[in-house]
Amino acid sequence: MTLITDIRLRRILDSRGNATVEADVLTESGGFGRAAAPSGASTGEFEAIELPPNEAIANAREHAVPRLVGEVHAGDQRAVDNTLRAADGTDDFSEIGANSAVAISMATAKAAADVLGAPLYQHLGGAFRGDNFPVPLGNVIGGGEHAADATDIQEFLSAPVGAPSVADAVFANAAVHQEIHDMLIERDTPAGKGDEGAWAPSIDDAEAFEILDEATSTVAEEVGFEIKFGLDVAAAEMYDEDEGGYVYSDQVRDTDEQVEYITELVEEWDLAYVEDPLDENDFEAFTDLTANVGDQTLICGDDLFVTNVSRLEKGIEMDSANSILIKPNQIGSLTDAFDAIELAANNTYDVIVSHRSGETEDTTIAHLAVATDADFIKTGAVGGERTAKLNELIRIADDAA
Ligand SMILES: O=C(O)[C@@H](CO)OP(=O)(O)O
Ligand SMILES: [Mg+2]
Repeated sequence: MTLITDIRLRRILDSRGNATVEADVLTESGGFGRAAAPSGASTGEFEAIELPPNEAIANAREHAVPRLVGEVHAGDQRAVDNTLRAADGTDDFSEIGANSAVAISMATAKAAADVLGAPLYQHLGGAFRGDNFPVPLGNVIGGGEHAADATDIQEFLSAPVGAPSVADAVFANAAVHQEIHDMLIERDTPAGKGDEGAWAPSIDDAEAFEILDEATSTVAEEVGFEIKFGLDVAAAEMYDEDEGGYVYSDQVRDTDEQVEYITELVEEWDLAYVEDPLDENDFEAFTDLTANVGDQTLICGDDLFVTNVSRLEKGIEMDSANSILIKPNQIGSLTDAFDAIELAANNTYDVIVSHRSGETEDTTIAHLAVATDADFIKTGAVGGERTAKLNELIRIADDAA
């Protein structure tokens, strides 16, 4: 029924105006699925390889499409993804491109769901899916690789941990985003937006903490539930061995100082979440930080783990973190992403499903987060390519109720 009969690949635009790969998958009984690959700016050194879209499309047409069409059933996701791996023949999808691979993988899942007449989250999660919904982390102030002349820390994230529903949480993050806009105007600090729609004012990190603290408190009072906040430090982008450590606008912190600094920030601001506080090669320093504050906050590996089961195994063994960011395009297929989620959940790691800074209207990650009972989803606060996922989450919650 779900035998794949056609796969079409094309270049479409992403939110930064770059080309990315979109896949259409058709099945024998008329199932149809469409998905597009996102793209990172602060990419981890150990991520699967994104090829220039033209190349990724040509190579996938040559190597992967003939092995899938008429051969594999869309309903058997593991077989589809294993076929993609076999067609590629490398460890990091550098032959057909992780962008082609993930687009085909996600489009296939959607085609299978279409055949079943089920929403994607139901197809992926099955009958025994939990009934939790992820808390959205909303990027509201940002800099780093996502905006020039703004904060050193890449993302300041609103975390509405007390929200009674997904919709309340989504609207709370948007309200924090608006509140920050008003505060910046009051302070005479005009700001454009970074790649993910977060305000990118020319302020230092200390001021961003103050603003976010005030904005989340103001909105929390209005909505009547707790809103904490967190960070994606994206520290691998700051780390420069030749400079002696983590390069901030006003100083360089060596590794011990960085561990101490983040420990202080967690305590001072009662942070709910800290992603990539240290370099992607430094599992040991992650372990030190997790020992300091892992009982008070989430220490999350993004560039550290790159959604990769082997890297996660190492982190679990070393107690390097207590949560993992899941980005399907970092590893190249839904099966790999599911395996990483399962390993994390079995080891009491929290799971955060995430967008990339370059996105499309694709909503697969909203379904993936619900299907896998993820604790959080990080997919921005505003902007069409972000609200596509947030609005889909609201619809899923409505549908599942
Ligand atoms: O670092 C991150 O977590 C992501 C998404 O916020 O950014 P990018 O897609 O640029 O890697
Ligand atoms: Mg990150």
